[in-house]
Amino acid sequence: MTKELQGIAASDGIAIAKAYMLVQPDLSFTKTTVEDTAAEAARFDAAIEASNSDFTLIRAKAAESLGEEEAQVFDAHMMILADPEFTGAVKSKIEDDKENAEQALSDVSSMFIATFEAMTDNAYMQERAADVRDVSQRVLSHLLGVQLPNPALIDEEVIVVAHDLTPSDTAQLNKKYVKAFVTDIGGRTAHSAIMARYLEIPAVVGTQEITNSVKNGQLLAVDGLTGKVVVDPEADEQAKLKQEAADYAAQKAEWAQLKTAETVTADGKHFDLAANIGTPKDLDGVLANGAEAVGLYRTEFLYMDSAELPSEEDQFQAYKQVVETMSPKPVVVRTMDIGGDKHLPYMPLPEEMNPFLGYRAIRISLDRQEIFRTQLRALLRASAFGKLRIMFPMIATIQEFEAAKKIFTEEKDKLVADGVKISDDIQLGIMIEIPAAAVLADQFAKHVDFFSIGTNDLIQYTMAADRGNEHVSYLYQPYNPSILRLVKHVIDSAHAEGKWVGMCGEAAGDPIMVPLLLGLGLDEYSMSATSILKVRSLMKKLSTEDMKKLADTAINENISNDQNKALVEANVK
Ligand SMILES: C=C(OP(=O)(O)O)C(=O)O
Ligand SMILES: [Mg+2]
Repeated sequence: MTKELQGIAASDGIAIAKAYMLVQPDLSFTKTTVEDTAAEAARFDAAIEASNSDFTLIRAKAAESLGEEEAQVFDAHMMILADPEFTGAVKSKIEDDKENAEQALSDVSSMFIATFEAMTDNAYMQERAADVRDVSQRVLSHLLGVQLPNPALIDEEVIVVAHDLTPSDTAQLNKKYVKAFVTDIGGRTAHSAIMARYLEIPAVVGTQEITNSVKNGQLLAVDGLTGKVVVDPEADEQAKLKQEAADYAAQKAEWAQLKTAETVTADGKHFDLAANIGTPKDLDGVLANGAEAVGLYRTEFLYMDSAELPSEEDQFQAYKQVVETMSPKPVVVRTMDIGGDKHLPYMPLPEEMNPFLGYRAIRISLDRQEIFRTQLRALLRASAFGKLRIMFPMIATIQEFEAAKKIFTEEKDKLVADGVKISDDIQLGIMIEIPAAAVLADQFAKHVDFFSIGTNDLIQYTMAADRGNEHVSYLYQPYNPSILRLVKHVIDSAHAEGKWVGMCGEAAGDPIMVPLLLGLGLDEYSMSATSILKVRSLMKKLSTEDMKKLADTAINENISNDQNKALVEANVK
């Protein structure tokens, strides 16, 4: 039966395909005593065997679709399955304690995980804890006869349905087959939604109940432009959506003509439209959409895509590729922003009540300096190949910026002393995404070379509304005068010191926000590559003088997000 759900439109585009449920099955079991321990051990062996076949297949598929390097993650998994210390310990428990295989496996893997996690001075061993957890889940699923989802094995066109998708789940999706995704929870600026835009696949998040509304294999239609999802659409509904998809494709073709054009307003002012990227692989999209710079390279994805901390050399290669490909256009690389909703399996972080207010980004970098110094050295070496700018995420105080700058200068001086070629023109800036930094922008502006406003976080911290929580998404208000006033203060403060200001939060590519930002005097707009041509086309129609008046009304007369949205809609056609 047809059912319609309304979620939050998270990534443009329309898709119709079968649902693929990426839902963790129930792996609970009860502890029992077994008499025939030999038969129980044989049942365990069979589960090991079956898990091994799974990993062999997954590894081969991953090598094919994601590359050999990504596939190597699964070698560690297979080594654990083949390790007699691990399997032997489980069998001894079955034999000696007469425990069922499920219980014996769970006891042994908990012990291994605890041992590895305790080795805080050995990062390599700590990383193995996550592998053991993964492997034992898979073996357990075979013991219980339930199937784990295997997104890497998808080989037909599907729409992925999940309660939530972590950024690393999203990174595993193969764009060739995954035509869209839909989740129960999340907001437009959650990282899974941002990843969908990198991948250029339609997405709807925050539907609240999609996982309860659709079964594996049922037909789904997803409209990432409006947030509508239809389960089992009727023929006429399908035809309507196909027409909308065709209209959208035609609109995109029209925008594509602006690919090599400059971004100029109706009154002849030029602005830079830059792209946000997560990996060098995203450069294709950047070039295809005619970006004038990279305004945000989220380097944490390099750390998340790897089985261990990426080496200086690996990082250097990635940064060099981006800087060199874009040269002479500038590239703003942001140092690692791990924490919040972005985790590294090999770097266990403390459990936190409020991860978004916790140990995150520059706070980790200043604390674990060996990681930070490695990243800065890789960046410094890459600077010789183009126009590099570096920015630090989640800066709250001027002392944090000065501490980061001091470490940067120390690493720079060492490399220079070693005769390594580096650029002598690297701008150092900060993300403005914490209200404290926005309020103090006039003081910060004397210390930094530039600002880039991260509205995704700035809005959540200013409104105290989690960016990924659909229950408070009504408070996630980009056009609220409070946000616009902060943005204005940041821009005016930078300009007073002769510094430039960009914005790399999702608001920079939002057609309602762009006219207001133009009026406030923002210099650089950095967005998902897929939004660039749409915004370029919009800017051509706007006059900066008119937008100044609009922004003035938005900040000084209007009192709400909705009023400001209506103001732009009434004045910008
Ligand atoms: C660009 C931003 O950073 P991220 O989305 O990676 O937190 C932001 O907060 O606006
Ligand atoms: Mg942020």
